[in-house]
Amino acid sequence: MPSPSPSGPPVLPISEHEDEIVAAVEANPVIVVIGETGSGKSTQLSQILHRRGYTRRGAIAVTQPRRVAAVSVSRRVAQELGVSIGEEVGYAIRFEDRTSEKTKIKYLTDGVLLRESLSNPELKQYSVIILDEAHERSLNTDILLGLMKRLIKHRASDLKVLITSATLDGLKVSNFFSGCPVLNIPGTIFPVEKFYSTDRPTNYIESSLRTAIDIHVKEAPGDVLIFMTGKDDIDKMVSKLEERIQNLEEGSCMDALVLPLHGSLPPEQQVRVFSPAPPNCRRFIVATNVAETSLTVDGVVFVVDCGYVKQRQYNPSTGMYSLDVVEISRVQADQRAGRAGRTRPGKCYRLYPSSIYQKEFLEATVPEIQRTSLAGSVLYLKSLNLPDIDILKFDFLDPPSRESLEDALRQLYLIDAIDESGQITDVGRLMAELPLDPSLSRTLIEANELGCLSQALTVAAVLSAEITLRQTRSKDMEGKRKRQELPDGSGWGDHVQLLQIFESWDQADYDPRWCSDHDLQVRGMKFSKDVRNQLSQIIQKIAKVQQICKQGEDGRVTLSTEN
Ligand SMILES: Nc1ncnc2c1ncn2[C@@H]1O[C@H](COP(=O)(O)OP(=O)(O)OP(=O)(O)O)[C@@H](O)[C@H]1O
Repeated sequence: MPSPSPSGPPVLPISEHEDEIVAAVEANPVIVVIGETGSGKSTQLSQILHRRGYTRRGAIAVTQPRRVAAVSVSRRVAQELGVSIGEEVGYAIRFEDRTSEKTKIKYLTDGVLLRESLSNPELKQYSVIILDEAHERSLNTDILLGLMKRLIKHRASDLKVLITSATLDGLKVSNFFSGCPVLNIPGTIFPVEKFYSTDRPTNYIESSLRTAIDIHVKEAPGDVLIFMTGKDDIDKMVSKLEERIQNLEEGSCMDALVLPLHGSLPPEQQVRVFSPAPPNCRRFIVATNVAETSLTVDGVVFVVDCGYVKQRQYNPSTGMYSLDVVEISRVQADQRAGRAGRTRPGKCYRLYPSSIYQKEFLEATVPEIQRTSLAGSVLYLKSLNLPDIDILKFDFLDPPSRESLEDALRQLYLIDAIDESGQITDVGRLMAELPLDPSLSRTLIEANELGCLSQALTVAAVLSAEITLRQTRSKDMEGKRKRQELPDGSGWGDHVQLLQIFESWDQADYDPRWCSDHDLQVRGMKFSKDVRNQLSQIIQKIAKVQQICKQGEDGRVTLSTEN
């Protein structure tokens, strides 16, 4: 239980060990900090080091594997310090930078930090780098671990690296960093009671639905966080849950609000879940694993965990991805439970028997590096120009298979990013600067050659904004009818259809009403437009630097790769 504080919120376990943490940081270039979920790692470590003067020589970077976590944790820290976001505390995620010259504590996705190291390989702007949620073993965090190992050799005297997690194998990371200290911070904040099903349900959506309704009918006030595997499940769950709540006897329960939370919602819609619930209303937040780590949604008392996750798996021998629904690991189950019990005691309903949790779930999630295409990462490492880097021998915490590294090299060769000897080409360098998947970057370069860069930018923006143009849940039949009349790609497939729809919106002067009239999500469309503008600016910036930009009379940018 948290210790009482004279006034205000409880003192978190991390804060109670402030002196011990600072002493370890002072004496070592790298430390691993393991503390329970909710103990204060994400929000307090940066503040402690800021208070103790570590921001005099540079800022503190705290990486998060997920965008929504970078945004929400930075907002919380800004609030605790009484500053506005973008001042002393800020965040940077792909396509959005809310930092300024004044920023001392910067939350950023691990991908953004990798990108920053392209222009500043020594990351001199930072005096402390905290790799948070390292247990997620995202590809980018794994690469950062390898880079940090190199960096501390060059910056042993002026850089501190902290690797934090609730559930990471601390010893393994410590061994990777030549036996650096591991601080185990004891103490949880509020207890979370766990309930298991007697059997594995045949239909986990139906079973989650029943559990949610049971909570609503029988339990005291408190929001419910329901984990589903992906957007389709979430959409189904949201509409069924709304329907069943409506069918409950009037006056038998408090009001309810059902909110989706997944990666393809625009950021501003994702953070809606952090606004307080209306009075006398229970919120049901139906989420994918984006809500699994780092997030504190104030008000969440109950967690419903279906025990599954949708996972992308790359097969290097076919060059194809499959998206499979698989069982979560014990680490993931514990993270999910850890979303309750953060601001008061909580309950977690696990829709699987405890024997399955103990005996069938893997202990930890398979690192992303072992199940994804490595083309983007290999291109990134090549573009760093580190003299002694042999990609096949790069120091990874868990090395990927030789097959996937060779596959990445082959992919990069096919798109001219590297030459026969494995050296990065000029085109490859250009591609590495774009915050896109290598194949999309290559598409833009090729489109430029073919004189259709503007159109390709639109398609790249809609794809990388990860916005789907699927039907909304609106009941507006006229909108649905109008939507049927939108261009259908003229037989050229989804990408051309995306482009045609976007161009129709352009002709309507980007009027938001045009989107709602056509049953398209206004926020998603607007976000794609912002992303398009940003990509266009990045291209202009790169092109200017390389003096290869040609601006047409219509003001549209074209890029030439010829010097
Ligand atoms: N937005 C918020 N609203 C209310 N309380 C919050 C908020 N964010 C954090 N807290 C409080 O601060 C505590 C510490 O949160 P923090 O994210 O730092 O923990 P953590 O150790 O990083 O957890 P995890 O391992 O789950 O990421 C929470 O348990 C909660 O009590």
